[in-house]
Amino acid sequence: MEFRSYSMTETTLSSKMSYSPVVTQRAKMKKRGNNCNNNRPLSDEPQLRVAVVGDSSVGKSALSVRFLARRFLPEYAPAQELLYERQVAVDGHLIPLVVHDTASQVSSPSSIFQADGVLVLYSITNKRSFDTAKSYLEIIATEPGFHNLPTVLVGHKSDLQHLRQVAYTQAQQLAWDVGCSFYEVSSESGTESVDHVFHTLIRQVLASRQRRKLSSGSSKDRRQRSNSITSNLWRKTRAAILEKLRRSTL
Ligand SMILES: Nc1nc2c(ncn2[C@@H]2O[C@H](COP(=O)(O)OP(=O)(O)OP(=O)(O)O)[C@@H](O)[C@H]2O)c(=O)[nH]1
Repeated sequence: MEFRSYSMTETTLSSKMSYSPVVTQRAKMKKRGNNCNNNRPLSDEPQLRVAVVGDSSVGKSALSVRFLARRFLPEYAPAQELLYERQVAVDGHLIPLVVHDTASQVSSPSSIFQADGVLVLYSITNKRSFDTAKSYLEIIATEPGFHNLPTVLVGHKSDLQHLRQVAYTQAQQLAWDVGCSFYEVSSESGTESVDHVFHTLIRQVLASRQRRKLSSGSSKDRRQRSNSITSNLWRKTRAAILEKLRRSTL
């Protein structure tokens, strides 16, 4: 997995990064290892890790890059897992954020275990990707290891209304059923709606941390808590996730 640290200004970032072809450019980025703890913390606020998950080609990379670099990725190049790091300002607070752009093969459910919050993406133009998103949400809602994990369902590519296969109300109902937020956005159309999605999730994570602090007096983050899950539960959950996702993509 590649790791990128973006503690630079957006202008510098945008001008330094060209995304075509994506994989070639990604390979040129400086490798920093896959352990976030190797890097200097960017502020006093604990690092906040967001996993972006979903079916192949739903726009996980496009959404991440739109948010972090204010650019749109027009081309499709299946990618390996990537970690991006940068500080973002939300409600006047600087948050050290790590965005985990996961691989489409759903090879790493551990990405969710390591996350403080999850963006579950589907494309409004692809019914199958909605079914996969549904599987993710069901797992997050039912598996004990993910209890109360802040999650946002994202119907992506909302600019492609003429190709729509998933009704807005259908996704809204799903989000209601599992108790998460839901937005339809387009990375192609601009930054505003994408910013809103990330900011909503970040706010939910911060609120959840606050609640945990109040209820337990502990400031341990989700990653630390996930480490306390017994290995048996971990193996069972991981197997269940892989099986459900495998079934949903057959
Ligand atoms: N019209 C439109 N196209 C989009 C949007 N977001 C992404 N795309 C396109 O969809 C294709 C796939 O986007 P990616 O970001 O590579 O998708 P991904 O989910 O990271 O794909 P994998 O790496 O296979 O997991 C690319 O051609 C993007 O340009 C969007 O909001 N609108």
